[in-house]
Amino acid sequence: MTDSSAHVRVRDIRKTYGKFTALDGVSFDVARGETFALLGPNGAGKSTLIEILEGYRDRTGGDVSVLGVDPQHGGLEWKAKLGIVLQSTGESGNVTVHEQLTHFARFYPNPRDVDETIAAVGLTSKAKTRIKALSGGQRRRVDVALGVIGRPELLFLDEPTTGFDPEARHEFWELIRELKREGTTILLTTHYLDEAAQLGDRAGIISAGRLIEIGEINEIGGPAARVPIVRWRDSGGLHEERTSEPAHTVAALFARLGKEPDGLEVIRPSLESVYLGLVSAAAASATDLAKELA
Ligand SMILES: Nc1ncnc2c1ncn2[C@@H]1O[C@H](COP(=O)(O)OP(=O)(O)OP(=O)(O)O)[C@@H](O)[C@H]1O
Repeated sequence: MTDSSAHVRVRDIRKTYGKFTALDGVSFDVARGETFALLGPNGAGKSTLIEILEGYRDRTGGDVSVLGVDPQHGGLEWKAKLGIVLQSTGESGNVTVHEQLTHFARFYPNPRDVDETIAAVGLTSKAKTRIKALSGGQRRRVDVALGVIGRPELLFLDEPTTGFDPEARHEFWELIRELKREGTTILLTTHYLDEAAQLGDRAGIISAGRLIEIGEINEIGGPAARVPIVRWRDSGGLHEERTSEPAHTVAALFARLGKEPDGLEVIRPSLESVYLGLVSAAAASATDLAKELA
């Protein structure tokens, strides 16, 4: 995509720490209003990339534009349009949840209502509790509330639901869907592939500092990685057939057996299984290359 109105535009970005290359020529765009999931194994370079986009880290090379501004030169007005939920939090304050959000809301020209924001992250019953007395997952919800209180045009979420219980994760997804409906552009990193599949329009996969795949969530990896499996059981044991026409396979089984096969399932590969295939293929080809060069 080469959309000139893209909210995030990254071209051939490089970042080295001494001799170590953390980002090795990554390029992609995130369109206005899009939710883009950045995926990749531990140490792949996701946080480095996000922190460069947020203006917290300088890049070694390449071009970056975030809301039309180079993050290395972003001023206060630019920062007020960003919402940031960092991977690790320092929030352990002596103030209450309500006080903290009221304090931060004052920094923004058009903040969200504090009580509504507290409700949206499921903390109404803890609004008057000091942050240091909250559980880890509840503190994470405060981080998310602080990230969205300023009604950001672009929201960065770096592993936002780590430590959330399943119910809180589902509530959080609803909040993000609401922000999407309001037109917020979202850049999300997560190790929960179901979260990426639930929320993302597109995903990019980073491995060892390179973008190895990018595409629509439902298409990433290409058709070959997404062929469904029909699984059933009979007296001979468990059977599986990979087929792009699962309905035909099921109909043929039904005709042959005269009844629905036992344990019948049609399994469509999840984003997680497609992701694992792509990441292990990238790691294998990097190992082959290293052997050739040795
Ligand atoms: N300040 C630093 N100095 C040296 N190396 C660093 C520094 N920050 C990050 N790195 C290295 O750069 C690589 C990418 O790190 P980064 O935190 O961006 O990965 P990540 O994809 O966010 O990983 P995770 O999923 O574990 O959060 C890692 O190998 C890391 O050790």
